[in-house]
Amino acid sequence: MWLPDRLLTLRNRVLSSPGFQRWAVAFPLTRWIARRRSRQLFDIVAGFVYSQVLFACVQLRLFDILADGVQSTDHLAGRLNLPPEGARRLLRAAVSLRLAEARGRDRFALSELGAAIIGNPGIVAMIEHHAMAYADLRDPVALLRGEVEQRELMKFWTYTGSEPPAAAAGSAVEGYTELMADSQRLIASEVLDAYSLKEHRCLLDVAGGDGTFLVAAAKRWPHLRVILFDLPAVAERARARFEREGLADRATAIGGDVLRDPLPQGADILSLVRVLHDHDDRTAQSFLAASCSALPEGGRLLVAEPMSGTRGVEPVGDAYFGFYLLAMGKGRPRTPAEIEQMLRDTCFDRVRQLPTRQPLLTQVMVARRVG
Ligand SMILES: CC(C)=CCC/C(C)=C/CC/C(C)=C/C=C/C(C)=C/C=C/C=C(C)/C=C/C=C(C)/C=C/C=C(C)/C=C/CC(C)(C)O
Ligand SMILES: C[S@@+](CC[C@H](N)C(=O)[O-])C[C@H]1O[C@@H](n2cnc3c(N)ncnc32)[C@H](O)[C@@H]1O
Repeated sequence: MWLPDRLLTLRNRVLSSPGFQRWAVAFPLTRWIARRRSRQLFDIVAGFVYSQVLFACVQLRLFDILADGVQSTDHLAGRLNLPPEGARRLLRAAVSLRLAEARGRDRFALSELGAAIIGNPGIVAMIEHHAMAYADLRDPVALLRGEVEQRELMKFWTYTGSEPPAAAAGSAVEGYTELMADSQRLIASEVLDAYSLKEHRCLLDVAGGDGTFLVAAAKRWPHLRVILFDLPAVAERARARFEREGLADRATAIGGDVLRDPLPQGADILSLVRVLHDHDDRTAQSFLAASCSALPEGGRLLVAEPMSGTRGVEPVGDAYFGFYLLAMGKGRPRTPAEIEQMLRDTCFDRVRQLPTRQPLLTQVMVARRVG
């Protein structure tokens, strides 16, 4: 065996010995490491319970209620429609997770995390949506073996099925389109801060949902023309959105299937926001080939989505989206290097990754269409 591998095996043998673990907790110089590791492990073990505490807070609208000011348990119990003991149990759990703040005996206030949740309706929508993900992740091994056929997330993301997605009715796309619009608000500013559209004339957002990203782009760059392409029922919603926003003179929405219909021409930059990771490699490659045919030589492609292996937020791409997409039945998070290879294999060069302010929310890559 290679020396570093032998050392690793040796380290793990020592660390897994109960005798060493007892010693490390007792010895003052290693105690803090042992405590940190136990806490890390416990948080993973208990993660589901923590999430359910948060779910209860959201269902009961605790954060909105606490936004009215510091309140006693009895008062909160009435507003939450819980018996006082239930309210106290929830509030103490919320305080321990920093979702609420204790203000003296039996009085509670909004915490920093609670305030962040209030400021981002997209987070609340995701927490509520997670009920489906939990149902699907009940048996993760069966999912990994491909043995679970009926899944909530497959029903929700109607375009992942075997039917041609362009036939979807408005009611079939409403749920996911609203969820995407709510969470897109957080992402749009990240992408627009990472890449300036000042030098571009026209942005085509492929699979752009209800247009939330393009509305943000058009508002930030008043010279910019924007075109959205998505399934007909989704594009219909985007068209109505552009009209409501007073953008109909420079924003167009076109319905179709990227895999069957030609994309509109005329844009000098094309964006794929939270699109490639939804698809297996062959389909993702077809999305890229379609993007090539819509861009002129020198046009730019912007890819924005959570990516695998992002430093500091590794579990977001690899654990969360890895398993979410597994349950959804299609796609996978890819590393920037894998995406770069796919771009080079299609028609793009000068591939760059751009830093984002909140890597947890999205990564951004830009590339140039070669001749
Ligand atoms: C001045 C004072 C008082 C303090 C100073 C300290 C300070 C600077 C505090 C910071 C306060 C602050 C501004 C906090 C901000 C917090 C924010 C912005 C938090 C954001 C959190 C975002 C979260 C938790 C996002 C979660 C997103 C999820 C779960 C997304 C899921 C997406 C899915 C499932 C997408 C599916 C699409 C598909 C199918 C994969 O294509
Ligand atoms: C995860 S959502 C992302 C929406 C938006 N870009 C955002 O980030 O909020 C994926 C989008 O791809 C669209 N889509 C899926 N398959 C498609 C296809 N074959 N042709 C056109 N759009 C498609 C869906 O309708 C949906 O709006």
